[in-house]
Amino acid sequence: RKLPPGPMALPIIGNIPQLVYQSWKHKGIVPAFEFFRKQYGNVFTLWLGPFPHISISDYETNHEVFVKNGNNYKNRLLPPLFEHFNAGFGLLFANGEIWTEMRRFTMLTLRNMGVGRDIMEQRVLEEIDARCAELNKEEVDGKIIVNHGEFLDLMVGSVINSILVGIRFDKHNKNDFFHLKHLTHQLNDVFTIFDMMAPVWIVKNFFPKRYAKTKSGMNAVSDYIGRVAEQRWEDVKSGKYVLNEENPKDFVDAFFIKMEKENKNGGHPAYTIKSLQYVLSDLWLAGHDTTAVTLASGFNQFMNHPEVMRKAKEELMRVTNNGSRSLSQNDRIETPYFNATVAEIQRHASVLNVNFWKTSDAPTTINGYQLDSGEILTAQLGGLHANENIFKDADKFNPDRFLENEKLLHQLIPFGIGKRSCVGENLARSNLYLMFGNLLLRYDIKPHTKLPSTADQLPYTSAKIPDRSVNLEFVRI
Ligand code: HEM
Repeated sequence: RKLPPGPMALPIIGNIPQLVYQSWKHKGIVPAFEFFRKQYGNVFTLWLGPFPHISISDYETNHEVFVKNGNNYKNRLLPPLFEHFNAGFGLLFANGEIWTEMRRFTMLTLRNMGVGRDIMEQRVLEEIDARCAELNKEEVDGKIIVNHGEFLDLMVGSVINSILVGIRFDKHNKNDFFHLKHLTHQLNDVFTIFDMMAPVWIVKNFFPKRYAKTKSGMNAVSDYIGRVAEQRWEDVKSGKYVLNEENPKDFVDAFFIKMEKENKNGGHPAYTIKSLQYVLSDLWLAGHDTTAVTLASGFNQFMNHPEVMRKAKEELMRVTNNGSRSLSQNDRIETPYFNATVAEIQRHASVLNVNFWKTSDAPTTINGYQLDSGEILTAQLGGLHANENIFKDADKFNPDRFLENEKLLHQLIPFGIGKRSCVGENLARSNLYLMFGNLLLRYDIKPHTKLPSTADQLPYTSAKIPDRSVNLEFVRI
């Protein structure tokens, strides 16, 4: 009775039957959350099995809890299977000292890449140029048929790989990327609420295929990218590769520079090759699909809302003198409609159907409810972005909502909020602005044969999957 309200829970299984029923009835887990929110308010409790989980679906309460009292909520409830594979390392599925140190280091390193000569923007623009040059070679009868899912996947993967280990994917190593993608996509199939909660021994003994898929997906990136890092470390030690302290060329360089400094002072458990492999893998896994899914959803929205695409394009053309130069992040201030469009794409795509859960470190009061330490709660982003009280006609794709009410932009939190918010937010924002914008500037785009759907293809999993089955037609401008 001390907990925020929610549906009546049954012993052991809690509210799982109601959640399954409402997800089935409303065609997805996010509309089911919205159903519970309407019944019980912005802060409600669902018992997922024998444990109460508190979802917060409005901005003010999330800010109060995760920002003002953020120190009490920095621990993620670690899904046992993922904790098992990551062994206390990395960013996504770790807590404690190693996570704190790695988060601080990662945020600083990515921030440094975005200031001064802005390596981040440079790499994204170079990637767009190279990818478009490749695409243009496929032109037949004045148009290029593009599988946008695959095209965007590769472009985003290449940028992340180049920021992390300085290697982009070109025609020589493209297959490495598709192999990686195949393995990591297996994780999507097993990334359900069940996998987030089930004990390791149950998955290992009763669902061995699921266990094996998760393992190979988790190991794929750390093996691939870890090999590059290991080789570079060997080269650093043998003097074949010289680190430039003033100007690290990528994330791995920055890590080695810090590791050498720490080693001189006796070493630090966060700065080892093993730790680096897990961090690289987490950055890759957390950064790739989220960005590629948002881009694919965005193009699906453009196809279904050509008037929005036209208005955005007109604005971009005006700012870049009819596309005579590339769009840069410095143009943001001059592109209010396009900014609102990207915001609406992110709201609609809201890439996590169920956000990661946190545990509280100390007793707290939320909306008058006194909670013990150890309670499980989250900023339920999917629910928040579909909250009808904040975003009227939330189902509709309508960029104008952000121009009509500027305050709405603050209530949009696709990157989460507080101590566990996204560390790749700046990189993701650069990718979205520059990729959407520069592709619109270079091509007229329309659907090939039929319209892609804008609905989530698997609404019952924890992460969103957009329709990537329909090809698009690109015509050079
Ligand atoms: C459109 C793209 C992206 C979206 C929507 C997104 C969203 C999120 C969200 C919602 C979280 C969890 C917040 C929470 O637990 O409350 C998160 C965490 C994280 N994201 Fe992103 N992300 C994106 C891109 C990226 C990129 C490009 C990277 C890295 C290169 C990245 C790396 C991470 C990592 C490592 C975490 C875990 C942070 C921690 O636990 O300390 N993300 N992201």
